[in-house]
Amino acid sequence: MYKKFVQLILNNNSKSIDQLFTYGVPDALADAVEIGKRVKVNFGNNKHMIDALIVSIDCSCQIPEHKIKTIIDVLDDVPVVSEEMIKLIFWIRERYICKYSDAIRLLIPAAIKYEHNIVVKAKEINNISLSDKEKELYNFIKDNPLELKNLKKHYTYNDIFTVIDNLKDKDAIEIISKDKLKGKEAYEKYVSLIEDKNINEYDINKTKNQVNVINYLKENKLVNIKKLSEDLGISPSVINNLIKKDILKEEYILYQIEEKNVIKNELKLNEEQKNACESIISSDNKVFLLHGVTGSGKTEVYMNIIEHYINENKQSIMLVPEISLTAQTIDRFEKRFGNKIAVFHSKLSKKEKLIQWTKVHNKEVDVVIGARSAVFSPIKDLGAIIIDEEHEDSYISSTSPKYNTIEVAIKMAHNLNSKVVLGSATPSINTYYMAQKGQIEIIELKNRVNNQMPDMKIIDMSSELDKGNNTLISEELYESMKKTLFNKEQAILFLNKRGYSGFVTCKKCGHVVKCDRCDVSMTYHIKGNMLKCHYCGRTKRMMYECPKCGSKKIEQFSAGTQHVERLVKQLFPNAVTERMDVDSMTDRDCYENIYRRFKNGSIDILIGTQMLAKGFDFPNVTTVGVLVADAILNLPFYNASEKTFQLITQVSGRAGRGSKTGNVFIQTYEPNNFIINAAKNNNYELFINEELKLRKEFAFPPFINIINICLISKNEDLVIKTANEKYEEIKEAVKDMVKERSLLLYRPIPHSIYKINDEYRINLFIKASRSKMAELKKILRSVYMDKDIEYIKVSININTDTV
Ligand SMILES: Nc1ncnc2c1ncn2[C@@H]1O[C@H](COP(=O)(O)OP(=O)(O)OP(=O)(O)O)[C@@H](O)[C@H]1O
Ligand SMILES: [Zn+2]
Ligand SMILES: [Zn+2]
Repeated sequence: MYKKFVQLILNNNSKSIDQLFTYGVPDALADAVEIGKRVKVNFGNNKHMIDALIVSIDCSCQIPEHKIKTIIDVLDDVPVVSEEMIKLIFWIRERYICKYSDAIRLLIPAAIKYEHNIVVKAKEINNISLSDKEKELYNFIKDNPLELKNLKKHYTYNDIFTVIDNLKDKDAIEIISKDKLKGKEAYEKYVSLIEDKNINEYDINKTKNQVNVINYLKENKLVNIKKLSEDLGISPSVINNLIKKDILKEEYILYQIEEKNVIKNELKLNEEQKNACESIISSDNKVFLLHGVTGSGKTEVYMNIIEHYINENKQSIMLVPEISLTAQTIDRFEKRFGNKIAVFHSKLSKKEKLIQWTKVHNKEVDVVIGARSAVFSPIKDLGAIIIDEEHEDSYISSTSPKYNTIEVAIKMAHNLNSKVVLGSATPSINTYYMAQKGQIEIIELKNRVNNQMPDMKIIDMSSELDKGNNTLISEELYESMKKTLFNKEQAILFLNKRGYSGFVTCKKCGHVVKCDRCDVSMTYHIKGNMLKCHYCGRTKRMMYECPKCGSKKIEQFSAGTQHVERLVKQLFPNAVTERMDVDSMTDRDCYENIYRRFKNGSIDILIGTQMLAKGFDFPNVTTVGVLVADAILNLPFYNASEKTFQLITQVSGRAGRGSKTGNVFIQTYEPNNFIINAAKNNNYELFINEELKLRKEFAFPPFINIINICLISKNEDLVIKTANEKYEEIKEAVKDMVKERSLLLYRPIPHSIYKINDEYRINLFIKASRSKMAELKKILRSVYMDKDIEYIKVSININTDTV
């Protein structure tokens, strides 16, 4: 009879066990079980040890008791996942159509997973009769006390477990289970003298080294064992011997990161900043959009809010796009919060990640700074989650489960009764739409801290062409750069690399070929020499004459940063020019290096891609050039206008942040383009309302959901065949929704990069009205969980703002 039952999520990736399991709790463990702790259980053939997470505890159970297995051990002293975060696991599994184990992986770092080592040892046997097989195995074990997993390699009978069981029943062997709780790496061993002992009286023959250790510890009390052996030049065995003799005691202390010597500083907030902080803190609402123009001092607002919650003894999470997680952000936070911060980014080693995780879990820090995954930090008393540059795509996970950090943060705010602040100069359409509907409170910072916005100018590149300048740098931009360099100031040139090939444009009138049905630019495909729409799959023949002006100068657009770099070096041979793009930035250090050198003035001109637009604060930048604004505008995505507006505004926002006025030049073949003009005039509202109208008209988010099912496999024929089968299957399942026009299912089309890493990708797009999502998700889950296609990876991307 069990008095307690636990429901468990087993730590295993297999689709077939993606469900909750009920286990019985033996009385001996009844006090130890707690929601959020991990336990060890047998699974399957009873020999398979697996760890599992307790998600609920009950006093009764529907299942007949004899069918219930017992938990073997409780692995954690304290819960590793809080009850609230367990709720989040369930939510993520539903929301993003994934397995429990996928959701858990987000919350528990790999480094604190358990390892089970089961060692089988032979006992002395007298007069026990063993079968031949048993004898063979016994003799084998006797010579080789082995971990079970190795034993399996050496001893290949299928019934090895039965034989082991028999041997155990006959008391011929013992099974020792050694659990290795990974996670100890976050701690370092320290030693101190056991105080209540008079060491001099100790009756041992102390070696000279031992005496040295004792004297050292008399002076220094508690010392890191590594430091001790280094300082005294002795081997750790000397210390270990003293521990064994009960003269020293050991202690594990969380790995310390040295505190940097920082001068704490705090700026006096201006009126707007102060009001913003007060509104956010005092409001009853939970979710806020801090819409503040570039250079309006949003970071100070964030830090003040965090400070407020520190005073309430709460921790906060500060999220930034991965790429801006550089010295700049960390420096600023260190100056304010000293070493009470934890930092997470993708370049941390497993051990470093674990140290940071443990620090947060033990509540040793006040602030967690990190890229999107830091939203899952093990915080108990959450004050606020702040998401800076909330419009950035990097807040949507690129790997499965493809969670949207903003949605997760909002969910957490509701579960944990905390706040979410989404900050941006160019809020995403989804966020803004939610704000319009009253789900998010808007707080505005309308002015820059220095009270001057940069001077923005649109340059018509086709008239440059008429003037005989067919380079990528207009005369006016050139003149401005010259002046900037003369004044010992700095310039930034921006080029959108991603958009430099694919779309087809007329060099004379700027016309771009678009899909009639989707209003997105079509992409050139060499195969078949045709243009293709990435949404509906519609194709057109490649054209050689502009359908608008008849010019024959219609061609694939192309220009790269390297090309621009060469040009700039020709034009300004004496200036120090550097390039910052995905190709030149092979690692974080590279990026950091350029950042530092630009900051301290050793670089005059910086050329780069969107990397440059991420919240950089360089006060000495006075000229900014957006070389080909159209390139972004014509990306084959439905949100190309949004991205264009954001990028132009963000890049421009790098100019004139200090005491000097900034000059921004937006070069384009479409000088009258609405979006480019709205960006130039800093008119976010005008842009967004216009864009919302179009999204509604062409049925794009936030008005509907776009679901993308991507099927991935190394086997091309198989992935095509499966995609077609799934298409037919879904088509049948949604036929009523299609009939009532609340859903559109598109034929499978190849991913825009069809083959990555030898894997072929096929997309299935669905557009669905929001009211159908619940129903549709059931269908999607059955596609995802289909075991027949387990050999094909399926990733499902839901593009929505629904919370
Ligand atoms: N109250 C203040 N007094 C003086 N300087 C301030 C104040 N608030 C912010 N600043 C300074 O103004 C500059 C711009 O601030 P910050 O980088 O926070 O702007 P931002 O709103 O995040 O801009 P962006 O959206 O472009 O990243 C920084 O150098 C910051 O130190
Ligand atoms: Zn034309
Ligand atoms: Zn189309």
